[in-house]
Amino acid sequence: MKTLTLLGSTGSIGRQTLDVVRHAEGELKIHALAAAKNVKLMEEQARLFNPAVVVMMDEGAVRELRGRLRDLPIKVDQGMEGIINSVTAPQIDTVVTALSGRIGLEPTLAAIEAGKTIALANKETLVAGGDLVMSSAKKKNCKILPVDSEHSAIFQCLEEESKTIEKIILTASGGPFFGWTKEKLGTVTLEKALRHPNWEMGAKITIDSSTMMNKGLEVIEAHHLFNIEYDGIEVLIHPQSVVHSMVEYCDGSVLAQLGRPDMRLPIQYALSYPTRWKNPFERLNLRGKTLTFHEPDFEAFPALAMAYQAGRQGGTLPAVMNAANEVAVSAFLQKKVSYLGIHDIVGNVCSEHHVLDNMDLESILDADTWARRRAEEHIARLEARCSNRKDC
Ligand SMILES: NC(=O)C1=CN([C@@H]2O[C@H](COP(=O)(O)OP(=O)(O)OC[C@H]3O[C@@H](n4cnc5c(N)ncnc54)[C@H](OP(=O)(O)O)[C@@H]3O)[C@@H](O)[C@H]2O)C=CC1
Ligand SMILES: CC(=O)[C@@H](O)[C@H](O)COP(=O)(O)O
Ligand SMILES: [Mn+2]
Repeated sequence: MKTLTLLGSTGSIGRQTLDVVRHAEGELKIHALAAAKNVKLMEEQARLFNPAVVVMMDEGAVRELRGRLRDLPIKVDQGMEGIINSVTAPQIDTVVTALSGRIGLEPTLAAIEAGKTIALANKETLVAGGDLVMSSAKKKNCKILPVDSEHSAIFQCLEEESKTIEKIILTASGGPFFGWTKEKLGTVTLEKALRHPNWEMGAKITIDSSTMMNKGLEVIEAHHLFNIEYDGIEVLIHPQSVVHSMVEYCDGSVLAQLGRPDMRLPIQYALSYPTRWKNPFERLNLRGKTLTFHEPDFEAFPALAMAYQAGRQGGTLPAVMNAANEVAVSAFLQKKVSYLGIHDIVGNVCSEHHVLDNMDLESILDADTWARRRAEEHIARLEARCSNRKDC
């Protein structure tokens, strides 16, 4: 039996991970659950899965949850210290990282330091600190098993001899605005952008999918996970999200992994690896299905090109791009900036940054803090300009 700490249990990946645990019949046990502030759902999860520890980032949430769980022998911890304790606990072997955003970096590094296996959903961690995370994992001989559907697909298509890989083909749904021109993208509303055609996900990743920044982050994630140069990572639009990604070998043979758009499959594989478990989840039925593939439009969706450039340049630039994007997407979700404003903010912050090659944790966090502040300044400027006009 594997014992888990699940970071981000109240989110989309977190809830689906708990569904996998429920179906895994004695294979998986929960030691700790962590989230930010969703006390109501955390109470339900604690009562169902009986963890030893639950952690809430928010101070008020901790107080409320302690009250709600006072009839149970469950420890309620708080903040980053609580999260770090939950991922380094001697009882656990695996940490599922399903927090949203760069906040996942420090717990992932702490878990690696403590020798835990990482089932990694939280792609922003690898975008911000990929070199550091991968070199720490190598030193500690820790496994980082991908949960992201494309990376799980690639992982499942890998053969022993990785030197014979010629390229990775990352598929992308294209999001709700596939085929739209730059002009038409100017009319996007929050409600439209939150409607992903194939996947039900948290708000931040749903917006990233619509701008194609999600695919950009995934290109950087793939570079680190599979140690492949950017020239060997290709993005292909596949609006049906059935082929989750492909690997092309030096003899021209292409291996692909297919499945329904259901994150429980890659989550379960990261937890069952190196074996596979049966489950009752609905199966893929290809009868009558048409699968299509298209070139991405780098002009209408400049986030993808920006991520390739940030990944290629490396150093602190990917961390800066990621941080600016987190702030800009959050502002869009609060209707403070327009859809196209997201790209302007991220682009401006990236071009103002003096890239450092020093990739220790302190440099990454400093760059992240700087980028968040600059992004906030750009948002304030856009808001001020907008408040003086009627057409914003
Ligand atoms: N959803 C999906 O299908 C996929 C997601 N991913 C990646 O997985 C990660 C999670 O995505 P998703 O599940 O969609 O996101 P959600 O927004 O649905 O969930 C995020 C989770 O993280 C918690 N959280 C957020 N901020 C903090 C914080 N500062 N401290 C502690 N906990 C925090 C939230 O708690 P609370 O609810 O209390 O706010 C929630 O439990 C992302 O990195 C995403 O890119 C990758 C592939 C697919
Ligand atoms: C489910 C998953 O892995 C998401 O990252 C998904 O890939 C998002 O869809 P896009 O291909 O539209 O970015
Ligand atoms: Mn993905």
